[in-house]
Amino acid sequence: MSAQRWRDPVRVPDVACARAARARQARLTKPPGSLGRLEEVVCRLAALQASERPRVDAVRIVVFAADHGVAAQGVSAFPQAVTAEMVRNFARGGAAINVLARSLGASLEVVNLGTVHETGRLPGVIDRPIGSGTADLAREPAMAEAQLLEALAAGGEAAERAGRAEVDLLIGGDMGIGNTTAASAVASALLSVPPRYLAGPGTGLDAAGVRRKAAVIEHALALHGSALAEPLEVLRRLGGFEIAALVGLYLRGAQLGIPLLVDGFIATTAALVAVRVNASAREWFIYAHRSAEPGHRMVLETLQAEPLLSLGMRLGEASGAAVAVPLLRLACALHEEMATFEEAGVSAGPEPQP
Ligand SMILES: O=C(O)c1ccc[n+]([C@@H]2O[C@H](COP(=O)([O-])O)[C@@H](O)[C@H]2O)c1
Ligand SMILES: Cc1cc2nc[nH]c2cc1C
Repeated sequence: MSAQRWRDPVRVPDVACARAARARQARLTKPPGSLGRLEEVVCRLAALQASERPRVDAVRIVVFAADHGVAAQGVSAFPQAVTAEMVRNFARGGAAINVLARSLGASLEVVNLGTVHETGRLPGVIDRPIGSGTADLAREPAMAEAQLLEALAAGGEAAERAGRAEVDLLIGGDMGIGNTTAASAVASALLSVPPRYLAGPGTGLDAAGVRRKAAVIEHALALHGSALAEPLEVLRRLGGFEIAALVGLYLRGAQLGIPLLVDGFIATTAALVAVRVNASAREWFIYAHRSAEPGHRMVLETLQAEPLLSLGMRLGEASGAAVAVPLLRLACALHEEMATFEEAGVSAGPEPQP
C-alpha cells in the first residue's frame, strides 16, 4: 500500500509565538492562570497559527458521509437509509450542523463518499464516490486498498481546500449509520481493549443491543486477527470511508499547518489513527468535547487529551466541535483586548505572603 505521503513530516508549531502569548497572558489584568484552560488554548493556538495574537474568525467545517456494510448486523438503532436522508437534510440546511455553521458564520462542506441509497446530485454536496458503502467488517475487510487510499485522499483534498481558503481553524465531522461500530472496532484493535469496554449505544441501542454490537466487533477482531498489526491496515479492515477521510483531513491539515478541532468519538478515533500513522500530528489537535459514547473516554485517555467541553452530546456531524468554537473565539478576544497591568495602572504581582 502506497501510504508514504501520510507519514511525511507535519508543520512544526511555533514555540516562540506560544512563549510570547504566555508572556502576554502574564501581563493581562488578572491573577496569573485565572482564565484556566482559556489561557492554555490561546497559547496553543498562538503556536499553531505562528501568531502571538491568534484568531478564530474563518472556520471551515467538513462533514464526510458514508455508509457501512456492518449495518447489516443490526448494530444501529436507525436504518441505513438515514445516511442518505441526512445528506439531503444537510443540502437543505436543516441538520444541526447547518444551524451551528450558520450561527458561527463558518463555511460548511458536505462530502458524500458513498451511500447505499441514492441521493442524486444535491446542491452544496461534494460527490466523491468511493463505493456504495463499505463491506461488512464482520465478514471481510471493510475497504479494498484502493478504496482506503481514495478515502484518505478525499480527506487530504478537503484540508488542501481549507488551506487555500486560509482558514484559521478546520473541523471534521462524520455521518454514517453504523459508524460507532466501525470506530469501536478500530479503537479496540488499536488500544488492545476488548470491545465490551468500547461499544456503546451510538444512536440509541438498548443494553441488549450494545451487547450484540460488542459481540459483532469481537467476532470481527477474531476474523481479522493478526492482520490488525498496522494502523492503516486496522483502518482498512475495520474503519469506514468517512473515518479514513477524517484521518486524511487531519494528517494533511497537520502537514499544511492548519489548527484542527476534533469532534466526538468517531472523529477522535480517526485522530488516534492519524497519531499512530504520524506521531507529530498530535500537536495540531485541539479536542472539543467529551461525547456521551462511552468508548470516547478511553480513546481520549490514550491520546492524553482533555477536551474543552462535556455536554453529553453524541450527535457527530462535527456538532460538538462547532459548539466549542465560541469558547475559542472568547479566549482569543480576551487575549487580544484585555488591558495589561501597565496600561490599566493596576498593581501587578502577588502580595508577599506573611
Ligand atoms: O460523535 C459521536 O460521539 C457520536 C456518538 C454517537 C453517534 N454518533 C453519530 O451517529 C451515527 C452512528 O451511530 P450508530 O448507532 O448508527 O453507529 C453517526 O452518524 C455518528 O455521526 C456520533
Ligand atoms: C437522525 C440522525 C442524525 C444524525 N447525524 C449524525 N448522525 C446521525 C444519526 C441519526 C439517526
